[in-house]
Amino acid sequence: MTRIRIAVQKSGRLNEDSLKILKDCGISIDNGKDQLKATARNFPLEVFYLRNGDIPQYLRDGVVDIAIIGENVLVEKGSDIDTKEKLNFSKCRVCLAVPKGMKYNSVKDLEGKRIATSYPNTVKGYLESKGVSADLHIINGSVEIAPNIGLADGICDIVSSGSTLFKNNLKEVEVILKSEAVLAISPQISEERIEILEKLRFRIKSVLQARQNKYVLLNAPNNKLDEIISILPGMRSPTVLPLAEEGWSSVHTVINRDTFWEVIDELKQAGAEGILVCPIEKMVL
Ligand SMILES: Nc1ncnc2c1ncn2[C@@H]1O[C@H](COP(=O)(O)OP(=O)(O)OP(=O)(O)O)[C@@H](O)[C@H]1O
Ligand SMILES: O=P(O)(O)OC[C@H]1O[C@H](OP(=O)(O)OP(=O)(O)O)[C@H](O)[C@@H]1O
Ligand SMILES: [Mg+2]
Repeated sequence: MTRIRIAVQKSGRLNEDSLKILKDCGISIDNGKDQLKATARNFPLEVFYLRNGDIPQYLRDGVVDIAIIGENVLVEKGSDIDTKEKLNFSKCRVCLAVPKGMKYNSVKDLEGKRIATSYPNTVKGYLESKGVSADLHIINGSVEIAPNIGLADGICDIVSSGSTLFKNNLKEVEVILKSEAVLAISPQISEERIEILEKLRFRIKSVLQARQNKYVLLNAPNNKLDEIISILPGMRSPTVLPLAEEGWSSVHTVINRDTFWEVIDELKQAGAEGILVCPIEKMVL
């Protein structure tokens, strides 16, 4: 039986959310991650647990067909590799940062400076595009400490909350790129496995849609229904059902997480009562 082979980070920031999205797609994976490889019980899929930084090469060589990986790693090591879905987790940015006390007006101030990073290709490409030449020091971790120990004048690393920069007395000066976890595809994937990939993508899309929305039920007096319905976005138009109590209706709809609280406030003001909000498990459009 043909199975699609997916690479997932063995341990680290992407591991848990990657396995969660597969689980939410209804895929049960048998073995623990102590093994290098695990087989799904109810979907033609095999999981390979790998180091994040090695995944672009595995994709390129066709050892795995697809992978869940940070876009930043593809920019650094896999610009030849295609991506299909943005997965809406592990959001971060790759930034240049310098000591708080350093005078910095533009990227030109980095000319001739020493920059510590784990993302040399990304920094090199960025600085070249700005006509700046700097001296890159490649280190694999704890990059933010480099300026404090005299190893570099500035750094390029991942920033999310900014607290690591803050703790190391650094300031973010340029955002080189924004990143999130994506589904990456091997250039060598076979036709047969593309069919499996399309099934998986269909499920992933339904899960991501569902995560982005809430199912909302509310009660409304009939004379307020028009106003309430005009506030609701909904998939098509809301479902309106009569309540046992005369003159009242129950309204059911779907609201996007991004505008959720604003819409709820408007609904309350328009006379909605007994508002219930439920998570959605899958959403097929
Ligand atoms: N602070 C952060 N906030 C959000 N996402 C992050 C953060 N740090 C890293 N990431 C994302 O998670 C990915 C994995 O990061 P992690 O630190 O777990 O792995 P790594 O040490 O780069 O790789 P390896 O698996 O090779 O050890 C990064 O490539 C990036 O896309
Ligand atoms: O802006 P923040 O929210 O502070 O996050 C940024 C930090 O997170 C990552 O490190 P991680 O914790 O993954 O450690 P690592 O260097 O061992 O990979 C990254 O390399 C930064 O150091
Ligand atoms: Mg890290």
